[in-house]
Amino acid sequence: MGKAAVTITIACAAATCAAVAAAFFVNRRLRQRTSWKRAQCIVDEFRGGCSTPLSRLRQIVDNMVVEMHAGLAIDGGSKLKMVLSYVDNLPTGNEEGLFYALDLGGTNFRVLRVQMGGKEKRIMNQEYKEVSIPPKVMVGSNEDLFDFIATELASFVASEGEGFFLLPGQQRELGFTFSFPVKQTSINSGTLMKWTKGFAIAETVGKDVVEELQGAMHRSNVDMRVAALVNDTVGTLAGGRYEDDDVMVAVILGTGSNACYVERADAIPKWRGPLPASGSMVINMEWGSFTSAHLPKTEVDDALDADSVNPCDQIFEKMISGMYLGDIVRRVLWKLAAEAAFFGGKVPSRLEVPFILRTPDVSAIHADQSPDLKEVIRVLRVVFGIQSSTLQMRKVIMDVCDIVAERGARLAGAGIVGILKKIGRDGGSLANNGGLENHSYAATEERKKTVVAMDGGLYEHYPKFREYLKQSVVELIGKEAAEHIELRLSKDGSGIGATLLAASHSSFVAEQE
Ligand SMILES: Nc1ncnc2c1ncn2[C@@H]1O[C@H](COP(=O)(O)OP(=O)(O)O)[C@@H](O)[C@H]1O
Ligand SMILES: O=P(O)(O)OC[C@H]1O[C@@H](O)[C@H](O)[C@@H](O)[C@@H]1O
Repeated sequence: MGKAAVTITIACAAATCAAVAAAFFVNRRLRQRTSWKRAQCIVDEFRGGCSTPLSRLRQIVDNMVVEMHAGLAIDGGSKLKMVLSYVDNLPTGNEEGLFYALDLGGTNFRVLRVQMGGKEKRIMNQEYKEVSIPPKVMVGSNEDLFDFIATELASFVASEGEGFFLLPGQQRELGFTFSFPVKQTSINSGTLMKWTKGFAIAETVGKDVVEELQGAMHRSNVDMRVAALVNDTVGTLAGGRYEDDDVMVAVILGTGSNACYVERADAIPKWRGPLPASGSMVINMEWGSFTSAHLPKTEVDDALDADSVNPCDQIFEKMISGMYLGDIVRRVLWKLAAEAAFFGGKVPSRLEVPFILRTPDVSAIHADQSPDLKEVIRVLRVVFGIQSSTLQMRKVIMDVCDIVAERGARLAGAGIVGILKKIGRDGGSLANNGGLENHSYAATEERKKTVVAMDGGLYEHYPKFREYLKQSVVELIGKEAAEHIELRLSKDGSGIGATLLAASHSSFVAEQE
């Protein structure tokens, strides 16, 4: 081939390469530009699906009240279990002596002891130890779970030191806080209805968890009587009431979520026993299983539910509690990566790992005020191994965290207002939301203060979540009524509460001086 021809060939080849390269980059830019459009569409669609306008929250409040009535009418009358706690006497402050508690939650397990000195001295001394629950214990055998608990208790009792003493004639007794749905059969017995959160030990379902614990304590040579079996919400209520008689409701927003409240005994049709002297009974709602057609549930929630250990169950809990908020955010990021090439053409593999993104990471991102969103950079790198991102991408990620947290918080707020409405403490007779309850305020009655004892690591450690929750309560009941409602952090109230309920249901009666 002549020199000229070779030159022309090379030039054509170069031109072709340039054209192909240009086409590639144009196409990539197009893909990226198309990706941004697709990404925005995914986020907008998710935001719309999660929206909680006041009108929708009001419908959820009314649904919650209806379900509460249905659950109190008959067992199985509602998805809300409305469990009778058999706690008809809350701590008085006169409790005396040394009492222990075990607090089994969804993530942590605590053992504690409290020395109580009666009305004058109240809580004289307390000590606790917290251990994380190994994931394998959550899905292992029934015996291994209770032996794990009893072994920890045995070593804790062995470390009992100065400042803790039994009163003459007193035997060591224990309050057992069990943060799962239990059909209570007495103050210190009850059978596990089902597991929730990350627990899945089939052989425990239907068993009396106090019997299981006493058996394990025997195997670990722990000589102690279980005086009270309580849900952690009930423990939190008792702990709160010990400090303040205005405490009427307790809400946990931790790994899971739940609520309990003080109900009038004559407003519990399914209660067949003698009316308690106190005239009231604490009801453990097990509100995590609440459902309503008005819940803003999205396909992301459906996918999370389908992949969970308890599909089609605990739908409300899966939209609001700490175990799940992080994974909801992950799933949206995964969708962005897969459908909008958000992190480039390849989907980062760790985006597909369930629960790899935890709610503490979400709240850290959400709290980030730095101009270049450093927390997002950190979480992308540490959690997902994603080394590069643009500020625009990080703002989208922050937006997704905000959408998920705001929805969860506002739904929890609606749940709380539902309880307040049920017990006539939402200012209903004076607010503009009609629908008076059977014990709403008479217009002239001095409006009582109502304290809602709040606990759980999500509520305690996520300020923006708390803000959204409190704001939704004000929107729902109005500023004036909200002045009479206090959401008070009652940190680790369930443990103290369990010791107090053990004391108030103790077989030991202090010898009169
Ligand atoms: N910094 C944080 N920000 C947001 N959520 C948090 C934070 N720390 C803990 N959490 C949430 O709180 C949950 C633990 O709640 P906690 O009440 O301490 O234990 P448990 O659920 O076992 O009773 C964790 O699973 C997590 O979802
Ligand atoms: O304290 P945790 O582990 O977050 O538990 C909160 C709630 O979690 C729910 O899953 C349980 O059914 C409730 O009984 C419990 O109160």
